[in-house]
Amino acid sequence: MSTLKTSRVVVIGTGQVGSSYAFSLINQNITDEMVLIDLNEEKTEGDAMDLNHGIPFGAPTKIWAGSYSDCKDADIVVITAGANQQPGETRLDLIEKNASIFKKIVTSVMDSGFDGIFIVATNPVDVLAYATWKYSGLPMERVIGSGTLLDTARFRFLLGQYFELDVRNIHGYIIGEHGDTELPVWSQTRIGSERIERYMERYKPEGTKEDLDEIFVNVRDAAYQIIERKGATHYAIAMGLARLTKTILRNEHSLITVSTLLNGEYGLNDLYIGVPAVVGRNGVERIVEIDLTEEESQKLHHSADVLKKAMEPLHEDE
Ligand SMILES: NC(=O)C1=CN([C@@H]2O[C@H](COP(=O)(O)OP(=O)(O)OC[C@H]3O[C@@H](n4cnc5c(N)ncnc54)[C@H](O)[C@@H]3O)[C@@H](O)[C@H]2O)C=CC1
Ligand SMILES: CC(=O)C(=O)O
Repeated sequence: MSTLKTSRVVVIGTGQVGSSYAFSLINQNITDEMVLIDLNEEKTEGDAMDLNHGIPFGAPTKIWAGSYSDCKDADIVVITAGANQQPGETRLDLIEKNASIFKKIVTSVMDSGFDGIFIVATNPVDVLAYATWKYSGLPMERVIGSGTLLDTARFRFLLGQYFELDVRNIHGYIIGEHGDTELPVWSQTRIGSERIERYMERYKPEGTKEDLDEIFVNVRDAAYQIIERKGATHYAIAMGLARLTKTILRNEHSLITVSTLLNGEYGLNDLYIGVPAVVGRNGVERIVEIDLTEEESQKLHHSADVLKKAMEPLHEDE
């Protein structure tokens, strides 16, 4: 008789993002086991109790407040620990605070004998995904940053509203830094199978380029707008992380804009940055190089330059 392997996800940092992610996982029945780790052990115990009490309304999931030794048998460790932006702060402003805690966290995970896949969501996510890859010594395929998956979701949602269309019919990507220098790939954005300009000409002739530019500004600045109103963003990223977890555990080979290590793709090297990639059971299976216009390519390179500068303190540490 064959026995199915039990899947285990460890969440490190059960603040607003981590606990919303944990809630998404149990609601979508994505993993058999879920371990919660946080500096604040009492809160983690409370979260485990609270989530466990929801199990009778959902699917059987074993949940507990654990420790780093539980990472040994984990398929995925998701890091959502660390400071979040305060109003007016950029993601890159968090680098000093969060890079210092990452070395400790990643080392503790690896000391357990962990041999799975890291997902990193803490900001600045591209820089910290790179740090996790360096500190862990794991192959790049198995260290994935959430990248621009959230920005791409925001882009598709706002375009869906603008065109009064089901968001599932909107296809387009935000790439680059998960932050102020990200960019939309308008040249490859499609509504159904139509290029966006053509669709607009036919079905929204009153629409303008300025409308589209405004949509992108609202995507890029969404975190600032939400943080100003409620102090943090956590539901949408939690659902995006759940989506990423699902494509890994179920080997769905989904194309998602994650932060991954580039080795010559898009003419860039030795940095983590958001680009479309196929993700499955072994992590990043393929980086997809979409055709960019000259202007889009320049903007991506500018974004990469900003990230490389932000990463300099990590190299001093080597
Ligand atoms: N990648 C993305 O698209 C997004 C990323 N974020 C980022 O996620 C991170 C977390 O945000 P929130 O959950 O709102 O913050 P939060 O302050 O609610 O939670 C952070 C948690 O990390 C814990 N923590 C701190 N140091 C730790 C350590 N060394 N070990 C274990 N736990 C530790 C804290 O005790 C706290 O519970 C931030 O960096 C934020 O900017 C937030 C939204 C979207
Ligand atoms: C906080 C953050 O990174 C976001 O909501 O995009």
